[in-house]
Amino acid sequence: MITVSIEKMLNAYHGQQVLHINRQFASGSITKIYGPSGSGKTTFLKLVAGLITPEKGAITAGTLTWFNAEKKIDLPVQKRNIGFVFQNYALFPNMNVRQHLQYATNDEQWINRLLHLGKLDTLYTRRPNYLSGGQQQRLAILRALTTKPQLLLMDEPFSALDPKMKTELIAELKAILRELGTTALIVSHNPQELDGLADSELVFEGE
Ligand SMILES: Nc1ncnc2c1ncn2[C@@H]1O[C@H](COP(=O)(O)OP(=O)(O)OP(=O)(O)O)[C@@H](O)[C@H]1O
Repeated sequence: MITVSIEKMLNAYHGQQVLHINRQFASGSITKIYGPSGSGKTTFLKLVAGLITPEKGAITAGTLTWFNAEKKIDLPVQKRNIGFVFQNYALFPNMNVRQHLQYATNDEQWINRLLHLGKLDTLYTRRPNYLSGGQQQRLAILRALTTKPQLLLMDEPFSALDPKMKTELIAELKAILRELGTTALIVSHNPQELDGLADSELVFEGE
């Protein structure tokens, strides 16, 4: 169970706005997150990851405290056992596909399975510049899974994929997340695209 009870002041265009989140995410659950642009979805993922610090509250993962404002606990992102798929993919320009995955694990069998999942098995020597937008996006998803994370945070992870690729990837991703027992939070502009994947939702309200 991941428990998030936090407050963060957002620097919104029309002055300040407070983001309040009080929510529990069951282990292995997949939650879709949607709401208007600027409502704080990306910021929420970064708060949970430890890339932005909340002003108040606490975040716990099972019995482990990731963040507690009063107790001044703030585990760095590397200690939170998370995978993150950023909107801009954040790939390494000098690394090829396989090296992206080897960077985080030396389990070659797992790497091969991931390459198969993302249909990148034949492209493993390519660097990001020689991959299409959809291939880059698939690589970002595979990289986030290399450490078999307890929590997977994904920001618009399927936006560059064609409908067929999206449907296939979602089906295989669901099986892998279940196998790993990974909890996932997925931001999407189009909540319908997560039908069949997500089992709960978190809706952000606009200003
Ligand atoms: N580190 C930060 N501290 C305070 N406010 C921030 C920080 N980062 C972003 N914000 C503010 O949070 C607000 C929400 O931005 P955010 O990117 O989270 O929205 P979003 O819901 O993901 O939007 P979109 O759907 O367009 O990606 C913006 O007004 C932004 O200025």
